[in-house]
Amino acid sequence: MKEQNLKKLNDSRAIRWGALAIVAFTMMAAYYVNDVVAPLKTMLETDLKWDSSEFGLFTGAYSFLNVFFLMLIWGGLILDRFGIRFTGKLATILMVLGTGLEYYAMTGMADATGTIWGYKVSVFVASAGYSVFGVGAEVAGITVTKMIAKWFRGKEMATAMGVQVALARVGSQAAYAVAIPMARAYEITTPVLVGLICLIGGLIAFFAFSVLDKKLDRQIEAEVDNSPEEKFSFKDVAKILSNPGFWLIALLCVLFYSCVFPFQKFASELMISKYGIDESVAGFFAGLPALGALFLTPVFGGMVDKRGKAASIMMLGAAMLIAVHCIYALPFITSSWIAIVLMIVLGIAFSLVPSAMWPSVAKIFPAHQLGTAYALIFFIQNIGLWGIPTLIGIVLDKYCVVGKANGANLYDYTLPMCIFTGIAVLSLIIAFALKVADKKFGYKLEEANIK
Ligand SMILES: C[C@H](N)C(=O)N[C@@H](CCCCN)C(=O)O
Repeated sequence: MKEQNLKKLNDSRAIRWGALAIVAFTMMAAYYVNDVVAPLKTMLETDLKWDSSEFGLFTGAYSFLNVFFLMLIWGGLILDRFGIRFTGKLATILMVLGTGLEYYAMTGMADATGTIWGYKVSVFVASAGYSVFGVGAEVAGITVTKMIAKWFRGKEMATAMGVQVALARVGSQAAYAVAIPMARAYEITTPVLVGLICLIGGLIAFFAFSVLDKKLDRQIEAEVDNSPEEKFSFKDVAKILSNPGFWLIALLCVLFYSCVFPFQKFASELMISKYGIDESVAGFFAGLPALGALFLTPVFGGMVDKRGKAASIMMLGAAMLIAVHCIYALPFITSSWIAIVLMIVLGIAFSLVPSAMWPSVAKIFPAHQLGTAYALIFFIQNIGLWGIPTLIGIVLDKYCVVGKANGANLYDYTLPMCIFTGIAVLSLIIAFALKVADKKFGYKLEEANIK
């Protein structure tokens, strides 16, 4: 009784938001590293002789270990067994080691002549590093979600989640904006080196957060991570998998994110080759969705909180995605202005769907199943994040080469954009099915969170 009356660390607004700022910095560095190689696609082709299939292999490698070695599932188990501090540090160390390996492969092994399983040594080892990084980044993602639930329960939890995602977008946009200019000014791998340094800063930041978190645990005495809430359990897995809402959200998540993250990885080259946008700013425009989402995700999140309509908003976002990808697919539209406007529209869709989707998960599942549900949804999402870039890379090499300039292939992006359009159509169908299921099963997705 006495302990409950004591002011805890997270009762102070400044301290809990300060704690969030610390871990958000780690995630910002993670999103920077995740995106920083993408704008360099054409330079990788000219300088390091990576073809599109190899670029696709590298991009998809982010999710390889998560999908084929079930790393997100093990990560969820470790998180529940050993807690936020241990898992967060482990995840951040994996990100640092993975990025270190990626950097070493792109610098020290760039001239190596051998192959591993048919891939250049440098591509294979860089992909292995990026894969290790991907495990760390995804496990860090679920760890930070759980951290927010712990520090902000009964307080500004939804806002905190929105702010963390928005700050992560700063990392993405920075990566898209600086990669090409930095690589031109220094070395092609300098942007990766900067990411590695930021991640080491993120690791130090997470150690600093751990001091605060330990203090909070001492104050609340009962170890939050050992409470039955938000534990990963195989019994819950069965319950979650039998819920139709899970499959609809997971499918929408994998389809929607497959049209955004993998598309962005190829978008810099699309901007340059089809729309004639200058190389030095192409990355900035490819990163516009992240920049838009930075401002709009908290705004739309607030709207969903106050007015509801989450299922309708997800449908709207998916419909906008179809329009964007379909217009990018049209071979006769080559105006750079249209390309930029489409990126802005994509940014709006990229804000609408996540701000409605992630809080919907919390409506469909009870609190004690949330951690498990997020880990499973991330797992299914990673299948798309692995498969789609791999597929697009192969399609580009096989069917889309239309010439050569300055040692790099020129590609016609019509077919890849048709593939993205098809996936976006499927995402709209699933979003519609979710709205129907919402009425049938009473998930209350269309209702406001704040009444
Ligand atoms: C890539 C990662 N698995 C992901 O989906 N990230 C989301 C944010 C998820 C937040 C969940 N509380 C994103 O939109 O970046």
